[in-house]
Amino acid sequence: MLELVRVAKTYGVKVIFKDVSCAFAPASVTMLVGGNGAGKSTLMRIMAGLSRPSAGESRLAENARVGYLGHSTFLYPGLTALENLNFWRSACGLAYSSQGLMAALERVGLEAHAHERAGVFSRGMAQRLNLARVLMQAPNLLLLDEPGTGLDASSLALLRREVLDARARDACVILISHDLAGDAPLADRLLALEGRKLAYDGSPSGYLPGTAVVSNVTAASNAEAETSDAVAGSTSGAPQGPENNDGCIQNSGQNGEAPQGGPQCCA
Ligand SMILES: Nc1ncnc2c1ncn2[C@@H]1O[C@H](COP(=O)(O)OP(=O)(O)OP(=O)(O)O)[C@@H](O)[C@H]1O
Repeated sequence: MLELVRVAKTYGVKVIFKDVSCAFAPASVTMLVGGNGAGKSTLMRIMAGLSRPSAGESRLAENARVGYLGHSTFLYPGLTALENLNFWRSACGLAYSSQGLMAALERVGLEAHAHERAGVFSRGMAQRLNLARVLMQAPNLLLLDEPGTGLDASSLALLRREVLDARARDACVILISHDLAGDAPLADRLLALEGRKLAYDGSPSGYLPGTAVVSNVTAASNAEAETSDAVAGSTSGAPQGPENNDGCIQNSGQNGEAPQGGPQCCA
């Protein structure tokens, strides 16, 4: 579904990470962890085609429908919950009836708030609506950047159910989270970004936070990452979507190519 080949990201002379290589299969849940500033969101934006790698390639399967839930909700505060979903339905060319949109709200427990303006929603409610927006696009590559932010216990349970349901529908789910105890049990695999490299790629149960236990990652690639202070600024592959943008891409092509015309469904 998605393959990263020696992906690096630098800002000026600052190396965020380098030499990140891994492949993601359908019907899987991968948890991506690392300390604040380790580069998790940056890497996920590259996966979503919203940021260019400084080196290496991010290759999406031809049939990939990317659903990306980032830090911005991209909800319109002046529109109701239902109107927000209707806007994204229209923007993404989705065939939902008004009953279908209500069902999308019910899915995240917001049906009673369908006609309230998103601008008055609490953070957790806004995050639920954001989740509904992403899920209604039926992505088969679901990229979730700290989706539990602001969610109460029942919303977290709902979110985790959706993650497992997505895997059961053969979707590939990649989840950034700091909640190792709560989210690792969902995952088949855990990746840790530490020390500007992919320090761990293996089973969640084998991961010891902060110790950079190396599993599938080769010692050679780690050693190389450690000794480098800078990465050549060349970009591999065609230009991708805009930096610092969130969204959903229906189909982003192969071999790191840009989605046609940028993200087709921005959110
Ligand atoms: N546009 C940018 N220009 C310069 N530096 C940036 C830019 N975007 C991100 N960074 C830097 O890249 C590093 C990684 O940021 P990123 O948001 O990916 O980290 P993170 O692992 O997701 O952190 P957190 O757990 O705090 O969310 C940080 O040091 C950040 O300051």
